[in-house]
Amino acid sequence: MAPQAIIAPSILSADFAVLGPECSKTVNEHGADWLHVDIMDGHFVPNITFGAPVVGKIRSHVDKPSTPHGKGTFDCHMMIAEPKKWVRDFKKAGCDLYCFHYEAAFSDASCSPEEKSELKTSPGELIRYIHDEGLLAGIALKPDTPVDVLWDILESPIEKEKPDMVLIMTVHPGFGGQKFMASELPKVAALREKYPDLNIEVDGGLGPGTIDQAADAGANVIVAGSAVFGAKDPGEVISLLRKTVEEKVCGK
Ligand SMILES: O=C(CO)[C@H](O)[C@H](O)COP(=O)(O)O
Repeated sequence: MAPQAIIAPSILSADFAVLGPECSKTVNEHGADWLHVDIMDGHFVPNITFGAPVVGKIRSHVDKPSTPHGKGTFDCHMMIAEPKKWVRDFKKAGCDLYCFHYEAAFSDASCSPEEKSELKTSPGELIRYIHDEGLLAGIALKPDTPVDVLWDILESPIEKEKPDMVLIMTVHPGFGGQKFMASELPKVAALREKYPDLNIEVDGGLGPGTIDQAADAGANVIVAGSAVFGAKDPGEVISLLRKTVEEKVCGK
């Protein structure tokens, strides 16, 4: 089955003073499919956003998805050093898809020795843990990480250790409003060639000026922050992004 076009505005560019209503409007009025929720800890990336309590509050403004990938899915992009540690808290808060960074799956920099042995994990084990908690699992790659690290993970003989989505960063993570890195698109194309059905998300610098390149490479889950929240008509931008992906990736 061809992948679906999924437009996931990044709420990093929303007005944080009225985050709940902004999220609800983005899904219910402007037609977004998912909401992309950027969690930054000041360690893994040089910026801090917010944690599970805030996600719990904004979740209550948006209807829960009726299917695993349905409208209103909270796609939490965990730009944090210890991804395993926070799975349960984010589940309780209403996260639907927990997307951790490959580069952080082995990281335990700020743990005590006891915590280190408990939290240290491999990407496959972490994906299984996320699935066992009842969440969808995503794995993200920073621009400097080669796509080759994913082949063994995607070919795992253990179904529960395979991700539901791969996120290819098209900026260095940490801030919204950066310039799109077209140099990352060969990773998307390589993934799409091998996996016609995989959810492949791109994040960073996406908007009307860059969507053609991303869709030509095969991305079907599009994160856009400033292009959506900075637009006069966010609904129009979301529709344009979706139409481009439908035409170029979904064969509609
Ligand atoms: O993960 C992110 C930054 O680390 C953001 O989701 C991303 O950059 C979106 O912002 P914009 O569309 O403005 O580039």
